[in-house]
Amino acid sequence: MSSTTEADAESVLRLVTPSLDLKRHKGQAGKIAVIGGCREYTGAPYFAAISALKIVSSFGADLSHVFCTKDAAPVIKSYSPELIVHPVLEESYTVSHFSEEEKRQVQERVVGEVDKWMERFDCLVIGPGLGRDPFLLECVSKIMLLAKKFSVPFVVDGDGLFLVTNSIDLVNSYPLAVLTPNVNEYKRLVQRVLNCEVDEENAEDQLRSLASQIGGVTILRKGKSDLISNGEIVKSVSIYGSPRRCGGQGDILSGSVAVFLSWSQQLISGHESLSENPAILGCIAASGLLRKATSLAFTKHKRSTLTSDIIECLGESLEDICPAS
Ligand SMILES: NC(=O)C1=CN([C@@H]2O[C@H](COP(=O)(O)OP(=O)(O)OC[C@H]3O[C@@H](n4cnc5c(N)ncnc54)[C@H](OP(=O)(O)O)[C@@H]3O)[C@@H](O)[C@H]2O)[C@@H](O)CC1
Ligand SMILES: Nc1ncnc2c1ncn2[C@@H]1O[C@H](COP(=O)(O)OP(=O)(O)OP(=O)(O)O)[C@@H](O)[C@H]1O
Ligand SMILES: [Mg+2]
Repeated sequence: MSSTTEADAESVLRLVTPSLDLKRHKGQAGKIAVIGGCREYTGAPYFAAISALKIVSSFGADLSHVFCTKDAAPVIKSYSPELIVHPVLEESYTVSHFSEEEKRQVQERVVGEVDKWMERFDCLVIGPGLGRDPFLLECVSKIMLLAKKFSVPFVVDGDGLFLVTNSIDLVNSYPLAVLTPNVNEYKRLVQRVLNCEVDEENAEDQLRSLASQIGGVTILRKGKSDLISNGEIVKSVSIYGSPRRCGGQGDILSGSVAVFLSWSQQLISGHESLSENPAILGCIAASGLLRKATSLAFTKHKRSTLTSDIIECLGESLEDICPAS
């Protein structure tokens, strides 16, 4: 039987958000990297990375990186000089005239570029605006293996979910993986892993089975209520957001989950008495904050609310819940 409980997202936000500390230095409140951005999509990785940066920088210390293709990099840099952008990913068209051996060397170089930084990251966001190019996705599979080797948590979203749905072993039984599917991405995951269709009548039980079947990864199923499960418990976040859906809201969420997951991990590793699951706490906090910010942005901008307006409201919404002083 289903036993979902509505999470107290504001209490979780207050629990996991670190207090402002003037002694912190740059990068100490979190170093996040987004793997995404290709010829078609530059908005999604920007939204994820800048959201992460806005949240961590509200605590005085910050770093947010983007690893994308060469075409996407100047565009993303031009949106914000604050992001650290690495133009390292390659798509099939750039290697189409290469031999198999040369292609292997390109992949090795791409993975090597990420490897140099991997140990410094608190969390990755894999997938916003990644596209579905097979050569690029093969490199990203190797980046996921590398993250697992260093026990770096990762949030898989957008086209990262397309990759993972077709190669579930990439995340299977990795407790530091969080999947954030939207309605289409969830449908594909259920079909592939559970071999059936989405069952709205038993949504919580089905989500729990899905997470359990993937070895206890955490899944945040986005929708009217966000449902979160690690295969054992199911939590929901239903705070009112807004009636407006704009492309990019999910990207804000994936960047935010990365920050709150790393903060939750830090908190729990310093307090043996806390038995909560950091991935679940990270999802609850991120979902709660996004919904608050969406509601505030809608109050200000009504029907013309855009993703960038919601991002502008992240700081104020967090401040309302966890005042800096
Ligand atoms: N401003 C930006 O830069 C933003 C960019 N964004 C980025 O867009 C990417 C896709 O994300 P999304 O949310 O549109 O995907 P989703 O709901 O699964 O699919 C919707 C429909 O489209 C189709 N389809 C998708 N890709 C396809 C492909 N390559 N080739 C063919 N079909 C494809 C898909 O078909 P199906 O998978 O069902 O076959 C379904 O019918 C992802 O990287 C995301 O991060 C967003 O974050 C928003 C802001
Ligand atoms: N019907 C809904 N009612 C209220 N909130 C919703 C609804 N659907 C989605 N949301 C919220 O909007 C946020 C983004 O979810 P959405 O399903 O739009 O993601 P997405 O399709 O991946 O977005 P993106 O355009 O960034 O790829 C989530 O926090 C989710 O809770
Ligand atoms: Mg999305």
